[in-house]
Amino acid sequence: MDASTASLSSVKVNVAALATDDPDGLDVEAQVKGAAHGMTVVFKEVGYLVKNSANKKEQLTLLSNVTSVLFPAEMAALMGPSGSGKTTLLDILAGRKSVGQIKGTMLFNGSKPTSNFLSRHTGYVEQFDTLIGNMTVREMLLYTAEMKTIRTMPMASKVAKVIQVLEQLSLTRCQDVIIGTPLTRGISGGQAKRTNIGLALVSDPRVLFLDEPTSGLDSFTANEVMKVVKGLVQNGITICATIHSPTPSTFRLFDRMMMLLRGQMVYNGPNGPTAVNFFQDTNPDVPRYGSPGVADNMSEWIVDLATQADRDARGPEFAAKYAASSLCADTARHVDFASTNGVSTSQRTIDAISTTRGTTVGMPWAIRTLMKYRWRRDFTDGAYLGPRLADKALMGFIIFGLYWHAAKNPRNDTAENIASVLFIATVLPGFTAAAYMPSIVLERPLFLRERSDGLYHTLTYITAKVAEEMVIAFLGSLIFSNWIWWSTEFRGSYALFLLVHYACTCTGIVLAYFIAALSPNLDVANAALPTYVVTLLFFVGLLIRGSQQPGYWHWYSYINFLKYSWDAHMLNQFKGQNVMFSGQEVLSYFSIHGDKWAFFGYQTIFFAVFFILAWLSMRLVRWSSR
Ligand SMILES: Nc1ncnc2c1ncn2[C@@H]1O[C@H](COP(=O)(O)OP(=O)(O)OP(=O)(O)O)[C@@H](O)[C@H]1O
Repeated sequence: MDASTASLSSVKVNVAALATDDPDGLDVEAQVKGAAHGMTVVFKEVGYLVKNSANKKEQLTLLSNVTSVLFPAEMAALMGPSGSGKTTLLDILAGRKSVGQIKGTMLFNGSKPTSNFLSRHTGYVEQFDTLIGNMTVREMLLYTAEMKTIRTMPMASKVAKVIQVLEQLSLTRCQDVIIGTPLTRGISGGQAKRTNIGLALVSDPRVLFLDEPTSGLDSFTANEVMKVVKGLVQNGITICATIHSPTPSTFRLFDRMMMLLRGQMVYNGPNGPTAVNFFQDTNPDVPRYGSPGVADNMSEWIVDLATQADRDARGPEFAAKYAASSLCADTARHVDFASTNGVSTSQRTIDAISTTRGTTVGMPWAIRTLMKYRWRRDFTDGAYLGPRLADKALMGFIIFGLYWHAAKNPRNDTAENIASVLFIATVLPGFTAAAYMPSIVLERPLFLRERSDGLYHTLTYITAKVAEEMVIAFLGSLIFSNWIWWSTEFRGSYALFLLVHYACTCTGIVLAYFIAALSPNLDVANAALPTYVVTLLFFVGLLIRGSQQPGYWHWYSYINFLKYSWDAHMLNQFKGQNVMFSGQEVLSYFSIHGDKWAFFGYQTIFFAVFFILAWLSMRLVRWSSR
């Protein structure tokens, strides 16, 4: 039996196996192992239209009438020249398209997939690695395993799964090496690629999509990696991988091949000789396989043929020939069968399809896992701590030198200095909030990938991140408040001083997150935050007193969180001290009235409002137009 016949028969076996699945829920898993874990994925007449990013008035058709079926226990190759629409199709099947118009039908075991189902039960290895630079390979896999496997699974089983994946992907040697960033050397590009694949493997998906899993790998490693992936079909998993130029041995691992040319299907059928014969029979003009001067292995010959056909703009011609072929008719029959009869109706599948949760673990467990893996690394990372603490130390040092004992005996001639240092203490958290924005903007690809992978919801992510920042901010506030409180010898309540400064810093954090979430990139965020904070400075009450501000600007003071902070500090300092300034009692001069603790309370409202705005922005504003 040659490779093509073997592949064809494997398709038939799968179809037959699917047909035996008992509609009444009888457990036939032992007989149809493949169908029990994997799923039949049907896509029928799929089209995709999108606005041309270079000219928004133009509508591009990137896919048209793409029809096929992926079977459990089978690894299908999605091939085609660069730009033929492979990633686009994979994105559509995995529910990752956020723009454009999708046409046609997609069915997973006969049902339309929800985004919750796709997040939880399918794996997607993206073309570009999105890993956490300051984690080791092992930590990255364990972190994902804890997020993507059920919470009640014993930790020992999760660790065992990670060890197995590390071994399978030959990552054991570098398991304790930091992943690294473009600026900090860590694991190699090939190891990063394999780690990325490992993330999908530890979650045990029922359908696995891989986009160019071998790009950037040497041919030996590429083959090893694809052998590992192929090994998963023994568990019945359904696999589809885009692959650009496979080596002959990698090519042989695939059970079936789909070929796209300019967004149209030009071949769907067995891998190997059947494909070569099909292209030669339907296109007598192409160089014959095996003739002198042409590629001497099938994969290269097919890739060369497709690339040349693409260059000669023969996509529609090839698509028409395929549409008229018996292979296309076979595909149509398989698609019809798999859409109706040949689907698993086991309870497990019904539960998976109808899941109402997009994540495997709940919010508390996800936050705990984020804390466990990410906090530990961040809290020992100088690059993380530096920008968050250094500014407080520097400002504390300058205030220490400039305002030594300034508030010891508040007098008429020192009142201005005290008001000024309180003003600096107030506005500092507004400006230093810039330090919190890079982690949101630069981490966006990771966040989007992990959210699409069903690791967490946006609220979980932002809650864990804000909580992490708040821990460091408390440390910073404690250092800063202590330093300047005792060196200037402020009056009033130390607790209030600390709490107001801390609340103001925390509001700065969520404000920074909000602006970062609204900004397409770091440049915009870095320009927007200080601009906004400067507008607030005018309305704190020091640069221009409230009583002297034009009436039509008063509203802005009410929504200025820095004003409440300064007012609370001023009340804490001067209430009952009877210090005069320019002939008036200081607080009256600056029109500050009310209860200092109430102003602290208003601060916390601003924190809540900016937190909600940041959460909604991260949830709703789509900066990735894929
Ligand atoms: N919004 C868009 N505007 C214009 N062209 C787009 C847009 N989105 C995708 N394309 C184009 O659609 C085509 C298909 O892209 P896709 O990434 O699916 O190709 P591919 O086959 O995966 O290529 P590669 O092998 O190089 O990754 C490409 O030519 C791409 O430039």
